[in-house]
Amino acid sequence: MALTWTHKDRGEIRVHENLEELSIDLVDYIAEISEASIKEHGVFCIVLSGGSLINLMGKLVEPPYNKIVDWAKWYVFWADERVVGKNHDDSNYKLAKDTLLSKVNVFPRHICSINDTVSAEDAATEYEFAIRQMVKTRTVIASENSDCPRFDLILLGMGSDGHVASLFPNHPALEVKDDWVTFLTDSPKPPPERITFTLPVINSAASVVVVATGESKANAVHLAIDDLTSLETLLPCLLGWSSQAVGI
Ligand SMILES: O=C1O[C@H](COP(=O)(O)O)[C@@H](O)[C@H](O)[C@H]1O
Repeated sequence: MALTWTHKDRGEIRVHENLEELSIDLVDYIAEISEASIKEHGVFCIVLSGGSLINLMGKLVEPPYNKIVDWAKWYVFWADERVVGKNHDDSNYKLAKDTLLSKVNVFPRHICSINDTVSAEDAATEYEFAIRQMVKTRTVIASENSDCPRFDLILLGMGSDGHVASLFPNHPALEVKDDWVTFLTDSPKPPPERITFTLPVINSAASVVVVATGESKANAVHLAIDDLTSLETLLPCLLGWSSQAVGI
């Protein structure tokens, strides 16, 4: 049974006994938001990350979820991507494809991944352009509160340094406010070249879930929950969030 409470700044916090329980809660939550979004506006725009998060979503491709989720209405995006070939083991796209997307009926044309044949800068520009087109055609809803898309659900992992997407502590990418997608060529965690959603985009989503597991992340989680003031400017996982759900 998860320990659940509402934090005054961070939204809902859920602490689970073990990975199995977390994983069931996570996929239940995804299935619930998927159904609600499709009811509300016909599609479900979900944003994935890479890393350990994807394996925790594995139950989605098993019964009952694989049968009850309306995969044809899913549009899939990434909060960040490593600028490597789509067949490279470091690719967040490959991880999601191998673990999830190749096992369910999401239309390939509904999968919005980066161009892996260009520079990080061009990949960021092209990815943002593609999303802007989808906002124009209203596949992705525009936020009413910012000049950003309002994704139905953004799923974020968190590194032990507190990074989310490819927004790392003290990195200039954290300051980018006018672009939806930015790029890095000096990521502190390899590989160095990446693209990432900026904070305004993450903060404009209808729901954001941060999933953190394992001892190496305990300190960053503790700081995120208990020590808001001293590290507010340092930990990307703290920045700007107000009303979204945070699942840990
Ligand atoms: O490099 C990345 O790391 C984070 C965290 O990964 P994890 O394996 O420690 O869970 C991930 O969320 C991000 O998408 C990825 O590019």
